Amino acid sequence: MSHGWGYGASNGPDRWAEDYPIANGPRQSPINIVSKETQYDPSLKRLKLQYDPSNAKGILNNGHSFQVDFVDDTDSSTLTGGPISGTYRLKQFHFHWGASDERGSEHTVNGVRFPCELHLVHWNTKYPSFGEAADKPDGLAVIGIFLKIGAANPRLQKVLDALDSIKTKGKQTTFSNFDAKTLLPFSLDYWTYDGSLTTPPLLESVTWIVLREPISVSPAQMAKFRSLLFNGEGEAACCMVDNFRPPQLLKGRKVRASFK
Ligand SMILES: NS(=O)(=O)c1ccc2c(c1)[C@H]1CCC[C@H]1[C@@H](c1ccccc1Cl)N2
Ligand SMILES: [Zn+2]
Repeated sequence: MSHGWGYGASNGPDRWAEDYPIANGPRQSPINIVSKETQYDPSLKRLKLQYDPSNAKGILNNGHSFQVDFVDDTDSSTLTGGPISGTYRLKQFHFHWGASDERGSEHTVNGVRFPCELHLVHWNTKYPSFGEAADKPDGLAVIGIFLKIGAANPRLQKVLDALDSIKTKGKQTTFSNFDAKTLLPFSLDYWTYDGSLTTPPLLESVTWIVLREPISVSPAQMAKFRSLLFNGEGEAACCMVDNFRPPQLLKGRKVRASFK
């Protein structure tokens, strides 16, 4: 690709392998989860999420999505239990969504696509930093949560209200006192498998934890996501939509379920 990666015809997922050959690697994400082919694993623990709202730092339009960043210099916002061992710290969360409601998620379930998918990104504290963890096979753990069209979700509103001030690539603003736990659904039942970042550098360092229960989002709230722009200020406007990678080959991987 002559210019940076993206989601367009000239720099989208089908061309990422030109600059990131790992795109054709053995543990790429996302995947289609075929529920009948997953295996219940009674040894899987319950997810334990302990997030400190005061760790929320800022919200940024990174030109691919928007992310809410957290202070991660102590163990005050952590993920433990589930399929992982040790302690992983919350680094950021971000979303992927479609131009219309019939697409947008990265993972799919029995071929079903959701309009949006939330990713909560954590890194393994056995490594000194996110950057050090990002390319290790057990470096990252990402919780994926599907968003399904329904009633407006009040838990999303504070995030969506901040989008007006980060419309274009590179814009950021402070975002404080936010409890990311409020974004979780009631049930923490999950599927888990070994995978990768779903955007370049596509590093095969992610233990994926995909929650079975979606959270709700209203059509008006989806319109807020779609009001963002991929481009920088003063550049030709390009709506930030369809920023998702399609499902990748399983290549023999097993998907385990924490529930029967
Ligand atoms: N969709 S996802 O959940 O699989 C996901 C999770 C974390 C990160 C990414 C994608 C990508 C997104 C932009 C940068 C890159 C990565 C990163 C950030 C800064 C420095 C290095 C790296 Cl690798 N962070
Ligand atoms: Zn993501």
